[in-house]
Amino acid sequence: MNKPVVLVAEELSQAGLAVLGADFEVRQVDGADRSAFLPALSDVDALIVRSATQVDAEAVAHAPKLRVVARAGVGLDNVDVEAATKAGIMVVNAPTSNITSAAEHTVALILASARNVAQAHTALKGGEWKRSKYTGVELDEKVVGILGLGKIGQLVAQRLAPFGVELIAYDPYLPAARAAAMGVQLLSLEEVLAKADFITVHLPKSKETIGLIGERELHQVKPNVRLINVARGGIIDENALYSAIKEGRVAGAGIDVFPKEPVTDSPLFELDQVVVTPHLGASTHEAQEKAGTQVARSVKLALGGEFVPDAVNVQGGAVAEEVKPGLPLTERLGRVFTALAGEVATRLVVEVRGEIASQDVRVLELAALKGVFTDVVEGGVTYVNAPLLAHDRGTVVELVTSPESPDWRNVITVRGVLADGRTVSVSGTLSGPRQITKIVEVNGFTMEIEPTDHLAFFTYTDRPGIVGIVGRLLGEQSVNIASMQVARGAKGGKALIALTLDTAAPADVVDQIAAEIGADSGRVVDLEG
Ligand SMILES: NC(=O)C1=CN([C@@H]2O[C@H](COP(=O)(O)OP(=O)(O)OC[C@H]3O[C@@H](n4cnc5c(N)ncnc54)[C@H](O)[C@@H]3O)[C@@H](O)[C@H]2O)C=CC1
Ligand SMILES: O=C(O)C(=O)COP(=O)(O)O
Repeated sequence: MNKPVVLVAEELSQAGLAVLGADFEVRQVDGADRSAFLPALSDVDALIVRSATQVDAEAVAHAPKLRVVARAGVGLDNVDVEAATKAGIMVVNAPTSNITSAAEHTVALILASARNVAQAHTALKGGEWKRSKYTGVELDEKVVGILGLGKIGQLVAQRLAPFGVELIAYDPYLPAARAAAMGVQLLSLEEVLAKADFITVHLPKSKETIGLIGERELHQVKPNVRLINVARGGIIDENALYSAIKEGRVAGAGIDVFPKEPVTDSPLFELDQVVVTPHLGASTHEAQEKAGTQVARSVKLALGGEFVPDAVNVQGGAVAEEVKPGLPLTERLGRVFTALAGEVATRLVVEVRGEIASQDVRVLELAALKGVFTDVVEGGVTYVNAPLLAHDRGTVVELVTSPESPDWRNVITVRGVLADGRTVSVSGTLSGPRQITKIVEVNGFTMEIEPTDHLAFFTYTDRPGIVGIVGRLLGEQSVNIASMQVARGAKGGKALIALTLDTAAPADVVDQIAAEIGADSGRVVDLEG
């Protein structure tokens, strides 16, 4: 069997490659070279990138087999998560891998800016011993304003506190009490601009944050402020920063990131007050090792069909060991449901009853949806795009859990209401130490059958002779019955025959059986593939 292909589009640590091991075919390409990158996507299962590869809608369209995009780092502004989600592709990042490195680099740029380290270094190596020209400022008793008090912003705050600074921050999404517990006062953006001697940016790049610090804001700052950006280029408007420094409104800046990268000719490079690094925030051995190994593990999980805790476009969190065996069962129940319903339900309820209901079972809702849509839509259905498909088709989905399960230790039911008001349901369980899967209910009839690839169900009015007719007609077509069960409410009432078959029953035989036994409904379920 061919090994899954992992395309590594940027430098990945040896440790990361080692985690991938021999189970994958690892290919390398330069993700920044579009003419090489796009064709290289044609048959890959996984893609690993850093910040230099644009994984946009065009890239997604070039990758028909792609199942996971892994970002060996934090920022996802170079990945079109929406386009990936629509295509059923999981997106993962390594959210804590490089935050310490980014925070340390921020401190390095703050100090470098305060003490003119880079400028003095260049001058001295150029043969100039100048001391008064490079007189700097202390951090002690200064006000540091942090824009975005998330993971990196908080690490920066912790690291700066011992310098004797006052810490203030702008982050409308963080409760003020959380900030206060870290010794940081949350303020409005205007207040931070007016008060801070150093402003450091730790925001994600988004529609709201692009240009957040522009011409207007740079007129509201305290004289001699220094600005640091180790987040993303474009959050501080470069041209506005250039003018502000030129006009003496801003004393200096430490910049690691640029609107377009790589770059070698920014206007900021002309200014002696600006210290720059080429996006080095995450470039430490430690961060790269963590980023590489974390995404490699996520890729392995994703390609193994397992749940991935770092997935950013899949609902729910980590999957408990007790819940994992329920995933293939629930997916299969979803497929059986669709075969029984013959259409997409308007309302779908996934019921999880019994011991596992005490766990976080949201992933079972995803598994049910994946199954429900597998035989309905062209192209792959995954945990990623299944909720989107339900939403697009107007199916309202609900997850119901209960610790009570009278007959089985655990029961999972997929129940749906169809457009004409009919209800269809199918329930399954995992039983015994070997976790054998069984279908235990269909449309209210109880049974115990294996959820094999070929099933057939007939609902009719209970009377003698029916089993014989079904057996004869299938036999005439050489369809072997593996098992058969009859379930009924009351004698002479509604009954259901459930069959497991060795091969698929042709549609005309099913119609013939339904006609001869006067069935209310006859349904075959073929789940091969
Ligand atoms: N230079 C480098 O090498 C690196 C840069 N980064 C950049 O740093 C960014 C931040 O990383 P983390 O701290 O891990 O992210 P995070 O998600 O933990 O923190 C971001 C914070 O920004 C806040 N925020 C989001 N939108 C906002 C808005 N419109 N206005 C105000 N606050 C807003 C959030 O509430 C959150 O607290 C990443 O998105 C990435 O772009 C990350 C790692 C390395
Ligand atoms: O993780 C991030 O967001 C970074 O900015 C680091 O980018 P990189 O992996 O060094 O290209």
